[in-house]
Amino acid sequence: MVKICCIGAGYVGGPTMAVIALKCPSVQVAVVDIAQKRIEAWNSDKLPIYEPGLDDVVKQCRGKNLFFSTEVEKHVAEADIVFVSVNTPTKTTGLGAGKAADLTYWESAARMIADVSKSSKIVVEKSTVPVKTAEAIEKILTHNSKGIKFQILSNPEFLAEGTAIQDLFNPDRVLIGGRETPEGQDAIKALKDVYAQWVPEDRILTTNLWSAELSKLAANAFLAQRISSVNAMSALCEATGANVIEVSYAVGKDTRIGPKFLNASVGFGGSCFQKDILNLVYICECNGLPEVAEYWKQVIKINDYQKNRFVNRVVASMFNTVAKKKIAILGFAFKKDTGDTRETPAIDVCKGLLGDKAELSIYDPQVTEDQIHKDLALSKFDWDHPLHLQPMSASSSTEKQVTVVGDAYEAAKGAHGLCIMTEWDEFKTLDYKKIFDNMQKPAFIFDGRNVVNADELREIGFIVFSIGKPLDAWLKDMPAVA
Ligand SMILES: NC(=O)c1ccc[n+]([C@@H]2O[C@H](COP(=O)([O-])OP(=O)(O)OC[C@H]3O[C@@H](n4cnc5c(N)ncnc54)[C@H](O)[C@@H]3O)[C@@H](O)[C@H]2O)c1
Ligand SMILES: O=c1ccn([C@@H]2O[C@H](COP(=O)(O)OP(=O)(O)O[C@H]3O[C@H](CO)[C@@H](O)[C@H](O)[C@H]3O)[C@@H](O)[C@H]2O)c(=O)[nH]1
Repeated sequence: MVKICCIGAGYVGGPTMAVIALKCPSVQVAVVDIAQKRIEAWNSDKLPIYEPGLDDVVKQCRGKNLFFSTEVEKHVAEADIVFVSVNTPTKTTGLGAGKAADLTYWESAARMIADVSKSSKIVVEKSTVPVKTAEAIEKILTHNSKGIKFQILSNPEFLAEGTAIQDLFNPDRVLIGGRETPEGQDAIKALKDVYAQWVPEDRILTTNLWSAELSKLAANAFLAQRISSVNAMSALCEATGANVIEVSYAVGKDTRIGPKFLNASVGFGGSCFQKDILNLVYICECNGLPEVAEYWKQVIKINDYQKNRFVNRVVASMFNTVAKKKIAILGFAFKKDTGDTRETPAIDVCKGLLGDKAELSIYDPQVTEDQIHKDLALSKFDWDHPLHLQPMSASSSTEKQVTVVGDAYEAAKGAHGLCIMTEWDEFKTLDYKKIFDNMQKPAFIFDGRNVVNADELREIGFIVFSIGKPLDAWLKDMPAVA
């Protein structure tokens, strides 16, 4: 029986391994982590992450061929294939701070693998890493290996949160990069055999190591670039009276461009896009390619601009101050169908409004009160560390300005304005008349996800701002940007 161990029981390790276990009953899968609480949650009825379909998959295999454990070394020692899916945060200090990937967790995992291994292993990079990381990992493993053979593969993960199970069941492609030696090719084949249990052969791509590592960063850069492109257009739409929904539909109809990933928004969030592009920018700079670095940096700059622009719209519309005004925040997760808040644009928007002394009442169907307070207190990039190693710096003044409530109506009660930060389906069907009746007047809605019908809301009496759509008369001639 092939034994797989995955180091890191997070958003990637958990769902990916659960699907491998489901699709490959003859493979034994152990997912290990240093975060005890996370492992306890994986072994409980309330999994540590919310992902549609995940509960079902886990229930089918847990205790049969899928195990979650804190016995990291034991399971690594027993495994034939070791996936490494640990955090790869952006460095906050030292060389490359603010851009380069921090490989501390990866390096410690590699050293531990070398330490405890008594048999040959395939080590698979599942985390997103800078190009050439495999070379560094290979050196760590071979210099510490006591004669044991390791083959390194790059097998980046392309799942998106909220659709992870669907993406894993039916991936556009599985990418496996390895050494172009006979041993490297054997390792590629061994991993390919695992995926081939359910992924059609023509969707399993094999490449050299560096192509696989770089393809992951490139794919995220291309995806994020589409969003920044449509968001840049949204600002121009607001300035000219064009409607970004119509523009992106017309643009996406071109089969060379395609319709996906062209939704204008308050900005992209999530644990990957910003981090991976910063990492790409750093790699370009290190390789003497400043123009290429500058090109990709713009994707982040437009994303920051879009979030600032949104805050400025809110403040400018409400007589240039939100001090002591209650603002309802609907949605805090970085997208719908996940409870994940990593790099959610809601954090930047809330921080911007808090900076202008607003009082926030926040509702999200999947994000806990604790998480929201923690997110608003954490410094940039500090979220991407194992839970017990995250710095805690809760600011009491922020806590006083923020309440977290159990539904949208409560959030909006007595509020001057309402900001939609996540496209949860339930926000499309709220009783906005009831919300209007309970708000201060004039009552404002700022739709950062284009989920509400602005015309209907205007009929109720709201002043409405929707990203990239023709402006309400109230908002014309007001400054849109800093
Ligand atoms: N979240 C996504 O949608 C996604 C998609 C594709 C790729 N990725 C990449 O995958 C990697 C993991 O992302 P994630 O979202 O799963 O992160 P995560 O924070 O949810 O999970 C990482 C886990 O690794 C554990 N860990 C860290 N060091 C460890 C060690 N030495 N031994 C054992 N466990 C250790 C942490 O405790 C944590 O539970 C990152 O490189 C990320 O960029 C993420
Ligand atoms: O048209 C769009 C599409 C997305 N978004 C936003 O972009 C962010 C990222 O969304 P999405 O890509 O769907 O979610 P992630 O889970 O971050 O997945 C991305 O990042 C993962 C981690 O690397 C990759 O594996 C996935 O392929 C890649 O889609 C979210 O805030 C979305 O709201 C938009 O604003 N407009």
